[in-house]
Amino acid sequence: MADSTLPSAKTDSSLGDELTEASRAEYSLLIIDNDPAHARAMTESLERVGYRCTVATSGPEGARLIERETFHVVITDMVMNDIDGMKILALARKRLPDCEVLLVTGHASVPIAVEAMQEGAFTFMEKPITPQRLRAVTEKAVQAVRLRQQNTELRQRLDERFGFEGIIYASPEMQQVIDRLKRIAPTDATVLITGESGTGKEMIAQAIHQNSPRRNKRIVELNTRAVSEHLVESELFGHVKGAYTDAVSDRVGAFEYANGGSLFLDEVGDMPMSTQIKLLRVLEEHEITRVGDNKPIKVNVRLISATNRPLEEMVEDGSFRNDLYFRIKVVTVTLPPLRDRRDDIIPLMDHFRKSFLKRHAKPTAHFTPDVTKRFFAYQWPGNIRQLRNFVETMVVLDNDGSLGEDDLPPELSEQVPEDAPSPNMVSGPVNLIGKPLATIERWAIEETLRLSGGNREEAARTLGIGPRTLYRRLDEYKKLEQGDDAEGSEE
Ligand SMILES: Nc1ncnc2c1ncn2[C@@H]1O[C@H](COP(=O)(O)OP(=O)(O)OP(=O)(O)O)[C@@H](O)[C@H]1O
Repeated sequence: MADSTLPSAKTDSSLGDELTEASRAEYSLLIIDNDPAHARAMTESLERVGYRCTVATSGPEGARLIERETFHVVITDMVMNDIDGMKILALARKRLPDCEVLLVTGHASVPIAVEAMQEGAFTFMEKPITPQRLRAVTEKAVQAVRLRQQNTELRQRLDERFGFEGIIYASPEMQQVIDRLKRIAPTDATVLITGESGTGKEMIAQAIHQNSPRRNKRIVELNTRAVSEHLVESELFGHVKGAYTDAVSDRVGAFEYANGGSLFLDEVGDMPMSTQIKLLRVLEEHEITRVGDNKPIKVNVRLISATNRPLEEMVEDGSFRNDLYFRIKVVTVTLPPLRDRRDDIIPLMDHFRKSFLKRHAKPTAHFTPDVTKRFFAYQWPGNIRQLRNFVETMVVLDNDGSLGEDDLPPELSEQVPEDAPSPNMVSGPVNLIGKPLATIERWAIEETLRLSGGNREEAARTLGIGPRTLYRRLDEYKKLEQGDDAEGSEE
């Protein structure tokens, strides 16, 4: 049977309970058939169980309606003059990304219908169609739409919860980043996020989007490095059928798909030169042209880019366009490597420990103090991603409820302790636990001074002490250091 070929994911009985008549009225259906009697019969059959239906008796009329209105399910005849079912499918996929398309076919067009399913049609129904079958298949399509809507809502709720809250940090360096993000996110400014691999650039891009007025629209991600050079343009701007040998149909690119929302362009430094000029033009003119086409399409997209490459140097050596560089870095966010914000290490360890214990259904386990020390002292070349992976490995391997040295990955267990920064070099309150109050005070004063860019008045104000007290302390530290040097030279 034709509709027994429903794709398995979509026939899953978990798609939902039977819809009530009232809930069916929330869904809007478009029926396109150039046989008016057949269109009417299908409409009546569906309206009788509560759906809201609109009828088009030709392909062009159907196409016009898709351009203008929103439908949850489109039921279209396959063979029509001018605009056939395949074209309707392509248009619906482009204009109504949350809609399902059902194709009605005669026996002869079954092979094309199978192809249509590969292009994203929900299923096809072979004529003659009984009202029962029509309703059953439509119901499945509506349930798929409903499930997707529920998932989106759920994700949105989670995203709201995990806007900036999902970003774990305790360091003053990250506090500064977050303060900056809170000012940047609600605007429409183009943002460039820089930082080594694994520092959280993608996470920050998501947080910017989720805290922006565009949060109810998509954020579309495109990793320039992951796409082969000759496909970057098609991925960004889309293409029309025939643009390449493989371009068997029109395709929407990331810019169009992100319309109204944000586009996260990861590894922007890897973009081929020829695409850079095109991207620049899109950012200047706010319109794209699909590859193989010459019709400009208006787009309204906020661009968030990220790179771990030194763009400034690339501009100097000519491998990245200067004008594009200035366009994409209207606002920059620099994520420091983890080794430069060690105060984040312990909160991150704790966060990932809890999350992986839960994910792997393991009983509670804690890090031993030795392990914490090793984590704290490690250089983290792979940054937070590496820390996350190490914690996961340890949680998985642990069999005694204690995340100890026996669970450490080789990079950490083989770490020569001398390699580790000495506690005095490690900035951070954790390392000060158990130290005399005078040492803690010195750390606080020096750290505040560093954060205020050496401005003593500001540092004193932040610390809530008089400037003279601050000068006195700094003098004392200087004398202490000179004393240390003198002792050293006497030896
Ligand atoms: N502050 C943070 N709090 C919690 N998780 C974080 C934080 N920063 C990064 N992560 C997690 O670390 C991992 C790596 O982060 P992400 O993919 O955002 O890094 P990236 O800088 O985009 O890496 P790349 O340059 O390799 O693409 C992800 O699993 C992310 O969720």
